[in-house]
Amino acid sequence: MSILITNIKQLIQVRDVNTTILKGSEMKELPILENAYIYMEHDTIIEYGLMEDHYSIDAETVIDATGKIVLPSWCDSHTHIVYAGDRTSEFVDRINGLSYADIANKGGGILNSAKKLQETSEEELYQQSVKRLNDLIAMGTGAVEIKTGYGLTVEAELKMLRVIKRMKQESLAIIIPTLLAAHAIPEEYHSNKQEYIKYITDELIPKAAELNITNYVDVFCEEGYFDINDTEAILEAGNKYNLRPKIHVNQFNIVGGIALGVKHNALSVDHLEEINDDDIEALKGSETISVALPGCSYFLSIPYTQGRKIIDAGLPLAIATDYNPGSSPSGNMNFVVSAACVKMRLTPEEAINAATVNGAYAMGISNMYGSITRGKKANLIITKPMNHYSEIPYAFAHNPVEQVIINGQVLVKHSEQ
Ligand SMILES: N=CN[C@@H](CCC(=O)O)C(=O)O
Ligand SMILES: [Zn+2]
Repeated sequence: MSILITNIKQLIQVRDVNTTILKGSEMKELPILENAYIYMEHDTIIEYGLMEDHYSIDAETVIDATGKIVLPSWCDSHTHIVYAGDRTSEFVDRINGLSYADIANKGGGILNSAKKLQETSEEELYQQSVKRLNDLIAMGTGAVEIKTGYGLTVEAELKMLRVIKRMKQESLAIIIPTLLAAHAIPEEYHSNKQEYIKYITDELIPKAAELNITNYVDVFCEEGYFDINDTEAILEAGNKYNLRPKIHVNQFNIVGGIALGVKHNALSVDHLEEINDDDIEALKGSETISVALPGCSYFLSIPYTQGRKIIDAGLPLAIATDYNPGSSPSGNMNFVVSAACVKMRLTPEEAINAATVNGAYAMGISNMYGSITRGKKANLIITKPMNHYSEIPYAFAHNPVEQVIINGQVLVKHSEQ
């Protein structure tokens, strides 16, 4: 199978030298070719260049992209798309004045989702989750991290892992599973949290590792959930099975999760709606990337991560959807790119870098995904006609995606509007 796309108005994120992370001021640069072509064979990018240098290539499929932009598909490095049902009633509770914490304290929130998931069959959970996956692929996402964490029991967590494995086997999108081993404390352990930590470290993590589906472990390190000591015990247990941390930190409170993540060589520290200078210092010189989740800030009306401050400190930044039923029920990376510009003061170039190369880095796959580079995977978005890539974040809440190519296969063609 070979595909040639011709007459591309702007081919975005073209990097002849494979780039796996962009830090600080490097994020300002977004290399583009104007009036370009790209040629792919099977699942691989083979060649690209200017139309004026275009030589005759015999491809099975030729797509004329006159007036359109082509870019790498989005790399969404933080989602919870395997869940059962929804939490629309809590959404209305929040509109009526309850906070996220109020809802959690009365047994809602993550515990509500866990109850629903435990009661849902594996087949039904798969069907609900794969629909969300297909929706986000249609919006331009080609690589996605999916966390467990709504099980809260070994049985239900393993069910989630099996669902993620099936999605990974059956979808063309690349899926990176993460064991969110510690997401909330079940009611029956409220008076004995240590026993639950032991259950996680001694039973859940070993049994999950046995399935050999994931390379990452996550903890919700936050007041009222898992403190620094709990988090460290869980990361150490994960480390015994070579599970690298990708952790939820600094969503509502600063409790030292960033320094802890760096100490344990976390691939990413995610959320960071709250951040101080010590956190920034801790990140410097590390291999840990910060992941901002502007959809969560929007939906919960909490502060946006200070992406500007993180980038200006010379650090790398990724952005992701956090797609989940409680704090961000949207998997639209186009919106996330726009919110990063409007609310976090990233330039369009920085936001697109954060959602492609750096998103791929935050999943450990940036050697093969996230840029237009010879030899990398053929995962692309072809936009609707537009004059400049800045229209992607500018026309917020519009769908800029016309067609998606994943692993060398053309998946979606939206009718032109
Ligand atoms: N903060 C922890 N976990 C999710 C929300 C979970 C939920 O509310 O269901 C998040 O990343 O925002
Ligand atoms: Zn999350």
